[in-house]
Amino acid sequence: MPFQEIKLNDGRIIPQIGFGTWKIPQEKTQDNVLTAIDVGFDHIDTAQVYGNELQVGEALKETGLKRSDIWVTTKWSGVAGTRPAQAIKQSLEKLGLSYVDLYLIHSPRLVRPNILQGWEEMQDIHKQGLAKSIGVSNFLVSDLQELESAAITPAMNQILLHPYVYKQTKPLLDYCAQKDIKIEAYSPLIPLTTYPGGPVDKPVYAIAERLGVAPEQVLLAWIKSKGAVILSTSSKKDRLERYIAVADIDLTEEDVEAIEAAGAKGPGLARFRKYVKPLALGLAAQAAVYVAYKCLLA
Ligand SMILES: NC(=O)C1=CN([C@@H]2O[C@H](COP(=O)(O)OP(=O)(O)OC[C@H]3O[C@@H](n4cnc5c(N)ncnc54)[C@H](O)[C@@H]3O)[C@@H](O)[C@H]2O)C=CC1
Ligand SMILES: O=CCc1c[nH]c2ccccc12
Repeated sequence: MPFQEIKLNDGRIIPQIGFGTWKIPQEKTQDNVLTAIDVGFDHIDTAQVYGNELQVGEALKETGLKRSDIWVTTKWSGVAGTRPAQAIKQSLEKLGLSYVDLYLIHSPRLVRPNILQGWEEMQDIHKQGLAKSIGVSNFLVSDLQELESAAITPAMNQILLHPYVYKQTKPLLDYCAQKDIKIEAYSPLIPLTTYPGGPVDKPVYAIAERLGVAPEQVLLAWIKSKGAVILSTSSKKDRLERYIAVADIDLTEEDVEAIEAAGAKGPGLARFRKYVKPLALGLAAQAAVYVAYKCLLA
């Protein structure tokens, strides 16, 4: 099955595979984005904190693509204490755009404990037309529940998704499906990049051999089977071509089940999740404020 047209809850259609720009140095970003577009990507994912929006913008300008032919996502990451209203204007200026397709709160840490208040700032950005769609990233079910009374339901939750975290993430996936919040899967290749030799390798390599494809394509095809948007990256053109070719790779139900059974034997979320839990420093700071407050009262 080719990549699906994924329809968001606001009616807009997002391309199912996107080129991610995290950790790409500024001096390489323009070239890498141009290569990605050259091989067929029409969706670029960046963030305020990646520090390369200017170079993404330069690449977009160089392609001469019509604005409606490319999907651009960026994220409010709270850099230098900015709030969304200020951050989106800075991002648009750097990207050389009048709007982004999707604007995300990069982490729930940025808005806890007043999640709804933070989300209302995103709704204002949507109202002004600076972001056509708005969503969140790294949100847990408990974070999303805080938004159930919001005027706009997030269109997207961009999360860590690969076979080693699938089982524990399933309740979040089910909650999002029920609320029509679509999923973008980041770091889908972790079984190859960070945990090679783990239990998922066996089915992934066996399926890859049977289908005559590369193991990374099997992992991306597994994400595709979940109906999620795939976010991946590479500086190598041949790898990017393989990612795009996942459009033509379909796993059987048995393949999908074998990957998930192996994934459940792996290390799980505690090993891989980074951007969700409160910061240790944040908690320490909160404790210090509490102690100081009690001392003042004493
Ligand atoms: N919202 C968030 O908090 C986060 C968002 N992201 C977004 O998702 C994008 C993709 O995330 P990544 O972790 O970079 O994705 P990923 O898990 O797809 O890893 C990409 C890396 O895998 C390498 N690779 C490909 N095939 C391989 C193979 N056979 N063996 C070994 N290595 C192989 C590539 O060269 C590249 O360096 C990011 O660029 C960013 O845009 C990523 C992390 C967090
Ligand atoms: O998006 C990739 C990971 C990342 C890097 N810096 C931050 C800040 C807040 C959330 C996620 C991330």
